[in-house]
Amino acid sequence: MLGSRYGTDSRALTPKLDWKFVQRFCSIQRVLFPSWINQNVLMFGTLLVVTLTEQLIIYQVGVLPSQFYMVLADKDYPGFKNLVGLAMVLILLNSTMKSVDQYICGQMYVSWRKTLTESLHAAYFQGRVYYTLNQNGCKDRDGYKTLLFFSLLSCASPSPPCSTGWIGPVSIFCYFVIGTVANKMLMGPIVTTLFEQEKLEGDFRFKHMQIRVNAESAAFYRAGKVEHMRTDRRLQTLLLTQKSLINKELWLYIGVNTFDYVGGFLSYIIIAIPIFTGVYDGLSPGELSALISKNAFVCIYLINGFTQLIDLSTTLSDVAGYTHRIGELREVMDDILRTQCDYDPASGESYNFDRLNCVCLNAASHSLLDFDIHGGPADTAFILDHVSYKSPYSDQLLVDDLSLKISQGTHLLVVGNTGTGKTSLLRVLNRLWEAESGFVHMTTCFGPRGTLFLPQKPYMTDGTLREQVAFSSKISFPFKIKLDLCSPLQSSLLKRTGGLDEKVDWNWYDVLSPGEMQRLSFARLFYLQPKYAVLDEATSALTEEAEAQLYRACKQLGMTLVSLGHRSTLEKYHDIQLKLCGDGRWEVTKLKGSGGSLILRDPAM
Ligand SMILES: Nc1ncnc2c1ncn2[C@@H]1O[C@H](COP(=O)(O)OP(=O)(O)OP(=O)(O)O)[C@@H](O)[C@H]1O
Repeated sequence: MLGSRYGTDSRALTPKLDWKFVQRFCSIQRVLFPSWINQNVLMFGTLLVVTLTEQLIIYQVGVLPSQFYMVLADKDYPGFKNLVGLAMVLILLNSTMKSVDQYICGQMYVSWRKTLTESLHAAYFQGRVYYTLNQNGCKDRDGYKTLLFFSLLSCASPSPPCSTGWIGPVSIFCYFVIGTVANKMLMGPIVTTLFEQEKLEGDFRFKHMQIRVNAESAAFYRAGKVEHMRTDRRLQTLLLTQKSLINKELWLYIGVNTFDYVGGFLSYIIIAIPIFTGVYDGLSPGELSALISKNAFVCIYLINGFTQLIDLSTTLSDVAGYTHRIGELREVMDDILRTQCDYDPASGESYNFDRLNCVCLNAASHSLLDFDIHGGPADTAFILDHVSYKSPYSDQLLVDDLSLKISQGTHLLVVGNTGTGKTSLLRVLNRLWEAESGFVHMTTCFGPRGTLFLPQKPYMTDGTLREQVAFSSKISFPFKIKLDLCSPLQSSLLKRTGGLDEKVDWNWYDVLSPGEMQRLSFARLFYLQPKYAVLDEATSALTEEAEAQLYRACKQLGMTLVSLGHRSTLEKYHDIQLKLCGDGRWEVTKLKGSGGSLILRDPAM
């Protein structure tokens, strides 16, 4: 599902059955039960009523044998007939209640899964959480299903009257306390290992996904052997942890099973006390048999209730592991969201491609980075004021003290050697990375009719060809498709898909060549028609002829271009060149024949 390097966060190092668990558990409950009148609450309430009724019926069924002893000992034929009728009705009711109980549990599982997953998705896809989280390394997690330990409900059973006086209930209670302490001790190490196992399970699945996504590149390298070895290595680590978990669980199972069986045996000891002390000396053998049967049932029933609580310890250790995983994921996502500056905490919104009108959101106040989307000059997209930035894992500045303004009509080309920070500049402009210092003002909105970024690696979503181009579920612009600007693409793609709106079941990354993906990205650009187009090596897989055609089309549509690239042919489409020279140095030059001006301050001039 979702994930991150958050697993290495100090807060996750020792997941235990502690206060943090209670807090995380409660926060998950708040998601599952957001209000008093809610489908989940209704289902839970119904389940509670059904379970309590079931317990009452079970009690009635349980005392039937003692009544049979009585009528059989007394040779009471009418009483026997009535009892058989009653037994049939009770058994029917009991099986109906049990089935309804299981049915509601199934429904609740689906409903809880939906609620919890949707809430995690909502946080994951808000702002750029999915980017930041994945930048930190991705691991899969699920496990909410074990959260549904409905058996807890059966502990809410009513306590039936016991004929052994106070000795019975008190000894059963003491037994329960001893069992709880012992199981708590056995459960501790399991929670930590289960947590670890979940993380490794995610890593393992991620490895499979990675190979699936990069199957062709891997095949070119004949990487089967290497990947086989690495995948097996991950499997070994996972299996080792699983083995260790099973070993630790062995002691818990021994504890739980011993407790169960001693519990059954304890009931006879409790009944033996009043019998041997002569309390029931005056009873006939028939009455004594009925009483023993009834007392045995009541004791076993009570012990069973407490035993179920103890048995829950195995489930509880699972719940604790999963609760910590889910709770931690939610906390990390909340943290990321809080620090992201285009997220408006008041409205809980960030940019949405489905809102095709240009809506600029006010940036949340951000203490570290003065990154602001505001109404600056109408003809300006970005203002960089003494901006310095570096990559997250290095102390070396990529660009130092850069000041410039990106204005309408002045096309900017960013060049520089590999790794000098060209794409990183776009990351800073797009607020994927934070600048070390300085101010970055984005004076237009992000998206159609504002600024649109075409990343180095084309982004394909799933869906029809029209959805690929429009990049939105609502096609509200008149879809006079601009694919004809990419005509070679248009004919071949339309032939392959069978039409703009034909559903395709392939992965677009697998069936399009890099050049086709770049053309499709341009088709998207022409459809969305932003005022500013930021192109990161967007034509690197195309011929110079195709590049010229696409750049001309962009200019015809009135777009101001910010391009990154290594090709010298790009120069003629731009007015100003920003060259990143490495070690933080940069220089700005006017390109031949251009009249553009965008420099605020250039130390090199
Ligand atoms: N996600 C990332 N996390 C950490 N460091 C990164 C990340 N992406 C890039 N870097 C590092 O930042 C530096 C600048 O990378 P950037 O992608 O900006 O280079 P570039 O100039 O665009 O190179 P190219 O011409 O190859 O595209 C490089 O040293 C790179 O290793």
